[in-house]
Amino acid sequence: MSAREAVVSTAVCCTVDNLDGMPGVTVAQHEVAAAAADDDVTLIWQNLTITPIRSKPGAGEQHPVLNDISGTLQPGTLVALMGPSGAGKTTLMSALAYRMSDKMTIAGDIRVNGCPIGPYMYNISGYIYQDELLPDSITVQEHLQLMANLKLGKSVTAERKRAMIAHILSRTGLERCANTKIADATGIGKTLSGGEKKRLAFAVELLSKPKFLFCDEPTTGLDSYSARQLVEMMKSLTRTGTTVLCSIHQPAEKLLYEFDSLILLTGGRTGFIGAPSEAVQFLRLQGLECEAGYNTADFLLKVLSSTTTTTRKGNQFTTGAIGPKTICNNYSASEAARRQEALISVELYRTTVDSGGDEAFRRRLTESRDRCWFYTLYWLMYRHVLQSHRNPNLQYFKIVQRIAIAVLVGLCFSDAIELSQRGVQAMQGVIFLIVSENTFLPMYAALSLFPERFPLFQREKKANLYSTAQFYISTIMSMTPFVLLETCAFILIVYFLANLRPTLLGLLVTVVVSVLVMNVSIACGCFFSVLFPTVASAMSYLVPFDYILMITSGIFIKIWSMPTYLQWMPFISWMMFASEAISIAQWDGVKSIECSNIIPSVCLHNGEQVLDQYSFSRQHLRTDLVVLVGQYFIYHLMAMLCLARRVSRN
Ligand SMILES: Nc1ncnc2c1ncn2[C@@H]1O[C@H](COP(=O)(O)OP(=O)(O)OP(=O)(O)O)[C@@H](O)[C@H]1O
Repeated sequence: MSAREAVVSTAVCCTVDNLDGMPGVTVAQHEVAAAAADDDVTLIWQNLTITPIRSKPGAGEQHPVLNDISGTLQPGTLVALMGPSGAGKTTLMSALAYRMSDKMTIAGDIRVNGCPIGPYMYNISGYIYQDELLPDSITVQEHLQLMANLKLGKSVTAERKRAMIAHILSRTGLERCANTKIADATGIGKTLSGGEKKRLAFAVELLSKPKFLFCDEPTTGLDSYSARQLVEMMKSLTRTGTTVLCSIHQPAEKLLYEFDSLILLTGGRTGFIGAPSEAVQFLRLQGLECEAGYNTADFLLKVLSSTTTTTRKGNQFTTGAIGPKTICNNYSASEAARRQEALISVELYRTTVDSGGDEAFRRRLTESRDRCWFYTLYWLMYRHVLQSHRNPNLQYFKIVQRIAIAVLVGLCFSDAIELSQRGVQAMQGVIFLIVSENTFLPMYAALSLFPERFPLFQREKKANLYSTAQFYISTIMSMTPFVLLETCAFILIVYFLANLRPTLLGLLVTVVVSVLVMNVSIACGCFFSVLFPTVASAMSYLVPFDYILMITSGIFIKIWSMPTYLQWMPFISWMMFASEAISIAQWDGVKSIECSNIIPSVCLHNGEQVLDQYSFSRQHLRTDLVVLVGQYFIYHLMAMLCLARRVSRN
């Protein structure tokens, strides 16, 4: 007998002996043995009360969603969580999995092998949500590869990961669809069925060999055959030591008996915890009999849901005697409840007598996986790039659109750019178009970037797969090559068609500034998209902001002529700095501009006078570039902080 087993058996004896007023409480030998095995983990919850936080300070009193409930999950068991809609199943499951919403307050104790639960639950548990979110446009095999890399990090070799994936694919029956796309944004081509998606979600959780797997209604929407397959997969998982807690609504009769244990919830209280046959027996003792031919699961749900119930005493039927409240009260006084209390006492006792072992266990649980920051970043970028590559239509459309605009602008200005007074106006016009084309389109396009990806990000962040910074930076970096290509194509076409200044420096500065403008605009669009809850609200605030950008572009008004209290505006805008930099590139060093037919006093004779006319100065070029780079980082930083705040509040 190992030291730990000894502690547990002593604890059981002591606990059972000391349970005053609980005669006859017996803890099954297999439960003791299971609790004692070294790698096994037992989860307990005691006097757990979960209450929603008031939405507004003046709002009325909030009723608890879960009210003073206790129970245990024994290692390697398949447990069904059942109860009517709104009973608190999801709430209990997310609390036990340490994935509770911040909008709830939690009182009571939840422990794994005596340790209060904490972020280590992400390392030892998996969670399958009711509404599974999976990335589109990538195949099953690619998704599993990506999740293996995110979950297991570099500590497991690529070869080992491949072998694991092959094994999991065959175990979950997904081999046939390994190369099928999960979903397709274009709606064309073969994608996974609902059942296959649920199996994929299950397969992903198998990668990290969790000690606990929490499945929120995984069989909902599946036909009885697929539901059975899924439950059988869960059952086989328990044989490897994983404890599976699965909320389920209406399992078929046979399927119900596949579960080792049932947790019945109603109105936030426990209706019963024990084997399915014990649950039926418990209700029978209260005169609640499942009619012949009636599905037991339906019967259980019916008695837990109804306010009045028909009970049977011999051949006599009476209505209204037993309701869910009475069932919960009877359960509290039952032997089944005492057995749970005894198992909880065992766990708590173990913590007090085996604090050294507990400490070692705690250390083992909290050990973080060997995940390199850049390795995670790389795989996230890989997924973004893969998704964009698989959705080329939108990208091609954007490129074609940009080229069309570039050709139009270039051709319109092709004869107008010259060293004359007419040319000055045309040049400043084309500069304004270059800057605004690289500002407004990308800024508005970026508005949908994060809202589209937010739900999946939130899930994966909650599962501790990566950080907000990794998600944000990978999203931006995966777009960067495409953004560079698009901007360079645009600017080169305009530059040569419109015959802008034929010097290498002029071209270089114009290209660099355009790329910076495009990136700052995207950064600003990202900031607005994460600052406001919806794309529509972000857009409504962005429109007035556009006016700040245009007014401060330096073309329409001299900044110094604006009221002093508005002279901060150019610093949140980038159009003036960009226009000034490109104007310097085009006009600096131009010695002579033709003045025919113009009154000499209003004629601009050289490049310096043109720059003066717009209050630009050749000395500002470096400052302009630095400000643009600064704005790029500031907008991205603010967007990242807003995103982190938003994800922590959800
Ligand atoms: N954030 C919240 N704020 C307030 N009430 C909440 C919140 N989340 C859940 N609830 C309430 O708690 C109760 C239990 O919700 P929960 O989702 O746990 O039920 P459930 O048993 O899983 O239901 P279903 O079977 O329909 O999924 C419901 O009445 C729900 O409205």
